[in-house]
Amino acid sequence: MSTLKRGWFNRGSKDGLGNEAEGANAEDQGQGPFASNSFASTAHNVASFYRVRSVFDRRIHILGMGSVGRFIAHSLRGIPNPPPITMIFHRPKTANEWKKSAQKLQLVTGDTSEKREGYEVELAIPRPRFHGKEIGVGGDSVPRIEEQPRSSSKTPYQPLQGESSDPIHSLIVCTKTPAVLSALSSVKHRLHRNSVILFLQNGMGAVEEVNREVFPDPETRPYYMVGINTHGMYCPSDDPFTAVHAGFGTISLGLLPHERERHPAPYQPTLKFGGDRKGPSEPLPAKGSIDPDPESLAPTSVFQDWTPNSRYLLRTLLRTPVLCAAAFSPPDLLQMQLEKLAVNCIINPLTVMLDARNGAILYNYHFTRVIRLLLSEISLIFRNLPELQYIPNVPQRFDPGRLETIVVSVAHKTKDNISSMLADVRAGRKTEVDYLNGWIVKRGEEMGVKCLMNYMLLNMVKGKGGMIQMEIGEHVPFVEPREGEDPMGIRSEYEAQGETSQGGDR
Ligand SMILES: CC(C)(CO)C(=O)C(=O)O
Repeated sequence: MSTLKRGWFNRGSKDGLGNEAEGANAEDQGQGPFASNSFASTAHNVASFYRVRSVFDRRIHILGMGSVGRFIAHSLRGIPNPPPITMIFHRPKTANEWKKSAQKLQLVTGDTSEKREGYEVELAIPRPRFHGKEIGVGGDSVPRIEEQPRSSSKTPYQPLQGESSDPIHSLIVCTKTPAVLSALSSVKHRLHRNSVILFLQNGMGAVEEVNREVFPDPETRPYYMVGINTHGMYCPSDDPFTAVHAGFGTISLGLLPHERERHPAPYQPTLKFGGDRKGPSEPLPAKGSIDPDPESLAPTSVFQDWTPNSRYLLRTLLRTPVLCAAAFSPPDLLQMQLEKLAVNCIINPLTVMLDARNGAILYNYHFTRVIRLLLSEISLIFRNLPELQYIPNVPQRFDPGRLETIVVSVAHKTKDNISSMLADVRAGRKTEVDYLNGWIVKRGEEMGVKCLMNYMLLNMVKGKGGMIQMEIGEHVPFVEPREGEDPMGIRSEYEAQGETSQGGDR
């Protein structure tokens, strides 16, 4: 029995307190926090989701106060019994500006605007990275704070001036994808094994990087949630505490399986693709090969026990109407991420190359040729991903023709947008292309497939980005930092989150 219903979300809590009774009647309607294919497992999962367990701390920290961070922070303070929110700024200058301001966040939607207050702010200075490794302050020597801090005779981690060292239980990371590692490094010592981190980035591969670089040990690794945001928003350049909600979208959420808690699948499904390959270098098997690879990961159940912090964060987001959030099981969410990836792999880099709005790629025979070639590579990679091998309907869902329909429909709906990548390139910021076309190329290499079209586009975007950075550099004289300004004087990739949106500028 399928209980899959898109767009399920709570509209307020039963007791008005927003803590334990949110969305209680969803269960009566046979819907759960996760779309699922199995009635028995769904019932178990729903029951676990709604079990009464209080959280240690209701505070939600938000890292990355660009348009997405501001939008989320503003939305969360608007619900009944709102959670305490801490906005984490990465520059002392912005933190000082906030202190001197009316301390309100403003969201502009069409002709209306609303200011909200009651925010705490903190400073966390991104740890610089060089050639992919953290350098300077912090580093691997940073001890992690336990959930319930206890006094220790060991030398405690020394936060930088103005930084907090209080534990963080629920964190939403809203930076641009290339900034995730350096931003998270600035707070990693405050996250513990029961914390939950929600990642709200475009593209794929950032979470794997975080595992490798920030939380290599699964024993102490926090829980992760992933969100796909399709709201369009941007920041007015002159106001650091305002966001413009330019296009209504949704946020699809899901909990990622944690390595500490791998449950075996309740049944052994038939392997669908790529089963008889002996290693990543061996070319893809002929279509239709179904022999399971004995070395491939055993299937795991999509159902997990909820930890108090992840359940609390998810429930809080689900009862925030303006976010239009819905929750999905990990396999469903992964497939939705891939569809969004296909869209971003086409629209974003092509609009950079054309220096034009999203609609420019439509109704043009020659661009359609290019889009089809790119999508044929993307589709081939998707259909052969080992993580999708146990999921039915993958060839149909990721058929090149179907992906083209999705791309064209998004390009049409957002035809007047400046894509987030074009906005980044124009402003001389680092783009997310490594996590879009770069991810396709990387996964292709693992399968022994050369994705030449994507490889070319990846390098064209990087080339154009470098060209513009050079042009900007030639016109901007180096100056001493002003009082309160970032002493490193680096216009870092982190800054990217300051001005552009997930869904693109308008
Ligand atoms: C869908 C699209 C292309 C809308 O602009 C987007 O997500 C982006 O710009 O990053």
